[in-house]
Amino acid sequence: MQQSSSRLSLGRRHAVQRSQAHQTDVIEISTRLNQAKTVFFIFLLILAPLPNAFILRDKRQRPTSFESTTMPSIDFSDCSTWAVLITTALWLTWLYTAFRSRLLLPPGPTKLPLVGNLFDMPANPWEACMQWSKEYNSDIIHLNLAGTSVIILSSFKATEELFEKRSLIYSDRPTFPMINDLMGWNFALSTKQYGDEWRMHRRLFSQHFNRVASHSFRHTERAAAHALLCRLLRDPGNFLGHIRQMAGEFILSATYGIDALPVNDPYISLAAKAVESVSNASVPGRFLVDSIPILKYVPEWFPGAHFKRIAREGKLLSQALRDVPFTEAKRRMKSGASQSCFTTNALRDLESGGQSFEESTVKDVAAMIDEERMPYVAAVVKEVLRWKNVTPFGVPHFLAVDDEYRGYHLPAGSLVIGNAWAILHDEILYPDPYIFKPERFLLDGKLNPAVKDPQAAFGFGRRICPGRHVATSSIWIAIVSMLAMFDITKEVGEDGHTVEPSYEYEGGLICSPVPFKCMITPRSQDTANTIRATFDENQSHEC
Ligand code: HEM
Repeated sequence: MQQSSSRLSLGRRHAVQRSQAHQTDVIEISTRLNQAKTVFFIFLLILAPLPNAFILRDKRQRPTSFESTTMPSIDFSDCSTWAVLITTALWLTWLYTAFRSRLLLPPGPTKLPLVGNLFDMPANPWEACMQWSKEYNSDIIHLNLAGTSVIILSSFKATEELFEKRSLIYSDRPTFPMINDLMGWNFALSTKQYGDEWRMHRRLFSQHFNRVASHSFRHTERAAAHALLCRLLRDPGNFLGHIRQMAGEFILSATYGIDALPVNDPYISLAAKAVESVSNASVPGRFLVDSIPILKYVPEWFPGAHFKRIAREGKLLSQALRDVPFTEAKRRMKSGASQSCFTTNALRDLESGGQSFEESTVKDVAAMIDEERMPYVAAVVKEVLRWKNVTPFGVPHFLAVDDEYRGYHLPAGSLVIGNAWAILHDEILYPDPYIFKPERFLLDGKLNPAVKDPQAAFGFGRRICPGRHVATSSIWIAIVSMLAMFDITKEVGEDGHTVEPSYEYEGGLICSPVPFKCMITPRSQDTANTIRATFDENQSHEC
């Protein structure tokens, strides 16, 4: 134990030394660059007369006297003199810029020629990036994925300063051929730049899913939670499937006004498959075609071109996901059989000039989540969002123009990733970050305002998830219902010993737990009866 802690502190000392060395390097490099700038301009001045020495003069222009042959004069009226001057100046400027940007990039692992860090990226890049951040003692690191510049931010401070304070240049999305092919139509992933079209979509979305408006979905959330309790009662072993079904039911009903089938719902299966393919394609470095776009012209049969098949199949799925439920919602709306939902409300809004929904929803403020009355549940929700966050690498942003931050050069065209995993596992903000401990958010039985809210789970800046209010309230309702009705404990094996869950998770852009077992039993016969009665009251079929 002592040995391991001394090894740890030795490691930390090395990391600090490395970082101090890096900081010194940066200062030294900046000084050298300033000197280089001066030398560069002096060099340009001295260079001016040189071209004349190389330019052959017309015989008629040859000097006639001895003096003028020893002291060649510059003929600025000569086009070739200007051509040489301008070319040299451009060349030197390019050289200076390239030299400067290479030297002042944030620290990061050694880059190989051409491929850069492509082969350094493991299956869970957020963990590796967090480790590099620690090694270089820097919350901003730089990677190169076969020519694509990638900047990873691993602290609240850095994400706030860049994504929030400089949001104008940090809010685009990168152009990934794979994603573009799969879900280019989706405004969350669209490669269309942060502009009017994005603003229009975002405004429409926020109008219906903002903190107040999202209360109109409370009834739908409750119905989905009741169905979850009923399924847990009937078949507790399949709890992961039931939770997925609950999320699907809620989204389908809130967005399209469609009631899902209790099992094997075709819309939910379609969404699960489409999201899986997009999630896998969205991790930077997973597909070479994202760094070398010309590869998209390689035929599907070509060895190693399996990404073409993934893109083709994923595209079909994602188009079906976009069109099938939307067409059904419109059909129901036309036939007068539609329920109130995002799609029909937004369509009616468009028809009525855009005011109706906003006015009708700003009323249910009293039903806001009661964090004061149930602080422990609020703390559990925060810890659930923090502990094994669903989108550990967030969704990449794109830097529109060259920028400078803490003396580092951040090149235009870089992917900028807020490493939510690293931020939410920062041991200073959340001591013992790998332990599930809701109490960390509490002080004297109340929510402790000094503990940072795990908002990084929902992304950053102007692109922050607009569905976060509805997501948080449905998680809250599900958790409070489950805790009230069931005892949830670890699995007990045949030998009578407790089976520890693996706590592993899988996925890409979106992660979920690797299936594990646990025991879910109703707290009493009364609670079981209440679950059945509540469900039967509200549903057309029995629990
Ligand atoms: C626990 C559940 C959820 C998590 C962890 C989550 C997380 C995220 C993250 C990390 C982003 C990217 C933010 C960025 O670029 O910095 C995002 C974007 C987005 N999310 Fe969510 N989300 C959740 C639920 C939802 C729900 C329920 C909805 C819809 C009602 C939704 C709709 C969106 C949309 C439309 C965007 C794109 C915003 C844009 O690009 O401007 N999310 N989400």
